[in-house]
Amino acid sequence: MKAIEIKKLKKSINGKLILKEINLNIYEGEIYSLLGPNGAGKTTTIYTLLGLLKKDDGEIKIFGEELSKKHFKEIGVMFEIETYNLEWSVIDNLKHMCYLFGVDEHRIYDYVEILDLKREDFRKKFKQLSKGTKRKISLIGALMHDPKILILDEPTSGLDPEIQVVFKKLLLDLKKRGKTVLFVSHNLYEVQEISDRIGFIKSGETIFEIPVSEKFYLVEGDYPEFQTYRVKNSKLYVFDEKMFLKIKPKNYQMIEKLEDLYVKFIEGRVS
Ligand SMILES: Nc1ncnc2c1ncn2[C@@H]1O[C@H](COP(=O)(O)OP(=O)(O)OP(=O)(O)O)[C@@H](O)[C@H]1O
Repeated sequence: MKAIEIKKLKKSINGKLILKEINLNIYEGEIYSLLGPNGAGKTTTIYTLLGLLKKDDGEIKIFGEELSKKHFKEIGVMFEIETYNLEWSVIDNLKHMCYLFGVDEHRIYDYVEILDLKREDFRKKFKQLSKGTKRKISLIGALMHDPKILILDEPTSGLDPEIQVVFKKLLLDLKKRGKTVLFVSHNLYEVQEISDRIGFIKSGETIFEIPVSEKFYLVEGDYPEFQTYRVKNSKLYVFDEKMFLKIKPKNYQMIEKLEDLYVKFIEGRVS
């Protein structure tokens, strides 16, 4: 079942078309990474998906149903910007979240160990925490109500690798428990090893959605029997975890690694 489905989503802000056509299919229980260069529209997609921005057109479905207030408790979000009160203590911020979501306060400490946090951090003012600890607390806030879907917008951007490792471990743990994770990033290398699939957007358009696979091979000819993925103006053929990209009729491009495909689109060598 699809946990999140976005079809032909359009959004303009101040007369500027930001999302031209976003299509995303995120299946229950997978870690899906939404990638794209700076300004591609990733955050705008997330805000619109959550109903924080009103869509102009298109469909947004959560577990097969039109997005509504009832989904509030099914989704946990960690925004790119800190949304906590800087002057309040960490514990007061998290208690406030417990109140909003109607959850027991003991849940605040569920992830202390896996996130390698210290109890004394909870008594500090939010503004006194290091950037990495702030991110960890924000993640606790997103998880306390035990949501089915976790959305993370650039959660570890600018942090040291140790925190990235801690976050990855936690995400894999959540996946084991059947949770769905939507991880927004502009860095393929950060997400590649934990993602089941990636979606790539650029200039407000979905370019492709593909499973993460190590090997890409060039194969001549047309192969309608293979599984195909729509890649803008082209097709990606997949057979037995091997992938190759058809650029034009009778013109196939050798793609050895997912990185190569990604870089081609980032650099505009394929459009
Ligand atoms: N409120 C706004 N008013 C005008 N333009 C906006 C507004 N919000 C976003 N934009 C523009 O929309 C485009 C997409 O922005 P968005 O933040 O969604 O991209 P992004 O892919 O998340 O980028 P990044 O990786 O840098 O966070 C950018 O060109 C941005 O300048």
